[in-house]
Amino acid sequence: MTSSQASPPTDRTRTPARRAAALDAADPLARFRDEFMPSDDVVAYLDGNSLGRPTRASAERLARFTTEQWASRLIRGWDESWYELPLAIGDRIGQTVLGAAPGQTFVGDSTTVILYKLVRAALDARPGRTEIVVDTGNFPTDRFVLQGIAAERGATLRWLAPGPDAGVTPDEVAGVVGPQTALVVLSHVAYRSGFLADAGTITRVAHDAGALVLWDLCHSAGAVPVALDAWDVDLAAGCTYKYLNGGPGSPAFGYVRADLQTALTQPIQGWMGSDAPFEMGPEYAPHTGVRRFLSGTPAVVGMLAMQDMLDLLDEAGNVAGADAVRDKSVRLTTFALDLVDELLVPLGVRVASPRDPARRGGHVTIDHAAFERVIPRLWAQGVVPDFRRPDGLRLGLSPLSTSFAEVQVGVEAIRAALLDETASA
Ligand SMILES: Cc1ncc(COP(=O)(O)O)c(C=O)c1O
Ligand SMILES: Nc1ccccc1C(=O)C[C@H](N)C(=O)O
Repeated sequence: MTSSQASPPTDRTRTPARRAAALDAADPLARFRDEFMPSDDVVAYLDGNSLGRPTRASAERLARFTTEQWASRLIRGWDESWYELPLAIGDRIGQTVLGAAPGQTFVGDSTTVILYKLVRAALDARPGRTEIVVDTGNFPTDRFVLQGIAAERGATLRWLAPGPDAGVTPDEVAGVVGPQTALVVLSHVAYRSGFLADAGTITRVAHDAGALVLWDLCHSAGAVPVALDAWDVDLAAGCTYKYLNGGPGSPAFGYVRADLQTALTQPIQGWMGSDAPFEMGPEYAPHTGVRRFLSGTPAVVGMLAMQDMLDLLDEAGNVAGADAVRDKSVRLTTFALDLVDELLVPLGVRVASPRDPARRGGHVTIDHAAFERVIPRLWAQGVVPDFRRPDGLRLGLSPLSTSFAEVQVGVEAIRAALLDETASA
């Protein structure tokens, strides 16, 4: 979708509710909303990028798993399918949302732990290079993991400050990488601003300097197009509980480009990543494939639900076209910004996300000093965005489950709460 298609002139002669209804009526993905479990008291769920809603299929799959798999197969389940699950689902994630050929993606620990393992491995694979490039706007866990590794390994962090769009550009990366750079670690979609980085170009810039690159895809996977193989990305990690609807604490995925795998040694060498776990041998030998990035027993129950969202994403692509999910995402964020401009900017709200849809991921952040006081009021009435310090409300719009009506109800509720709050202040 081009930016001109994404931003038709707003027709403010119709009420926001009528505009939302028209957008929902024209939405080729509208029917997918029925595939998710309803919530009794929520009228506008705007936090799909912290925790996606459960699919109906997952509710059934989880119940079925207990009786048909766990209770009946017991330990035999490992031989029959569970052992392969981290790589089988990894391949599905790779194929459906990452643009990754099989054999490069695994489901493992939390994003935090996968980041640790991959960053350590990357640093050791670039001996003599001691700098890691990261931006100050990156998610806390990325910054904290890197700070820990820098202290542990005597590496230096080269901090980039996000530019005017609250994100990092290829030129800014080009300005800091050099023969000292081991690794560049950035988020593809920035957790606060929603800035969508030019991952292909930045990867090339890092490679031109001889550095490796690791993309945090937490806010991308399932919402924006990702093409890891085509971009020649080295390493990536991302959450599955956001736009992949894996449920609270579902394990993260990691990606390691095929030709790099045997050159990398990950630091948490456990039996499940070893060459022959059930040999119970005296010494660790890493598996030759992407399995080497696993450590301990995989969280099988945690991996169940994401499969249903991957099914829905595949189906959405089949029925509405490969670009349908991104198109809906852009229409949702564009509509949200139109309403923010109309209803909230006059109250002093500032837009903290990129205006250009080509540089924007699946969420929109708006700032106002009163938002910290407004958020409990919104949650109590079933309008659920989230709050990000110091003064941001983040609207996370999940393409298959969020309606335009939810966006409209949400923005109008924010306006009412803000008017109330500022009147009583
Ligand atoms: C960009 C980013 N990285 C990492 C994480 C979290 O990682 P973990 O699942 O390990 O808490 C989040 C959100 O929680 C995130 O937004
Ligand atoms: N994992 C969580 C647990 C509790 C509350 C929020 C989260 C989030 O995922 C926050 C999200 N990563 C963010 O971009 O702010």
